[in-house]
Amino acid sequence: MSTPIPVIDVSALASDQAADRRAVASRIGAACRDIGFFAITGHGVPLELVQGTFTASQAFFAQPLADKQALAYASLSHNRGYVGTGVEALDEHRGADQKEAFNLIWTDEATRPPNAWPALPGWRERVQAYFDATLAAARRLHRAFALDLGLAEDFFDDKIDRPLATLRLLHYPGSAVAQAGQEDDGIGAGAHTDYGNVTLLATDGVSGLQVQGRGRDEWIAVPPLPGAFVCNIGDCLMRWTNDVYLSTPHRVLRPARERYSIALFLDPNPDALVSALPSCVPPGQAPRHAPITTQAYLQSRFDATYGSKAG
Ligand SMILES: O=C(O)CCC(=O)C(=O)O
Ligand SMILES: [Fe+2]
Repeated sequence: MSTPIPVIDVSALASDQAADRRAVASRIGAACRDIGFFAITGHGVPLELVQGTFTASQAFFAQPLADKQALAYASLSHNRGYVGTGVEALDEHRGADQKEAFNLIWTDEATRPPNAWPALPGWRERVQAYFDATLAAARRLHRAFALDLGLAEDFFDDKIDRPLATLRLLHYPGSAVAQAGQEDDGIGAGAHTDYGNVTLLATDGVSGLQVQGRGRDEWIAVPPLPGAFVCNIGDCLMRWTNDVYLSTPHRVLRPARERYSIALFLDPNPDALVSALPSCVPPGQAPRHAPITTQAYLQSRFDATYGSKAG
């Protein structure tokens, strides 16, 4: 199946030749200005680590509900912990999402609390290694964004060094209705845009993710791309670029077979000021959005998604 989502080999971002880095950056930038989604290969995260993290995710969700609820999101702070099936509604108009999730955060364990870990042998080491590796890949993408936006290559470095980053393991139960070949009008994850700067998504080979370009009607299915991460721009970076980069609505349909995915959300440091980049504001025009800190912006988004139901 062909896909309008470009697949970009980003290995040259590690090159010591500036021209090579620039060439990749402009391919990434073109995707960010158009569909807001692209897939990356050559990202430096070993396939065994990705596969091992899917195995860890399956082991987590296979636990008895009481063990998962012991780490409940509602009992913790700072966007950590387990969210049960039917609790979130990413699209408030469509009802609850048929998925369960487990969140870990970036933490220095001083200014932010430690993560809550399940008591599964070797689990923490493996999943933390995946978090570290995907975060490094997401930071390298920010160097490409900076090059493409005409900024110093390290412009974002000190704005994402204490990030509000979240690693989210996701599990969508299989739908008996979809399995019987009928359309299941339930939703795995309601249509939404992501909140932060960039998301790196690994999927397990079961399709379900769909993307709707801004101003376009149709939903485009994102095929599973083994070994690649699906990347998308979030609302913070869209705002920062004065809407030059696009954060694009996407959703997950209820899959016939159960589906696992793993999302790394890189949202900037809480005190990073998201203020229109001068290179993105046409001469003589005012920026489209007022400056806001990442913390204030994200809080308003989480409040809307969870309402009073988190648990
Ligand atoms: O599971 C997926 O494929 C996408 C999940 C997603 O969009 C999200 O959690 O923000
Ligand atoms: Fe998303």
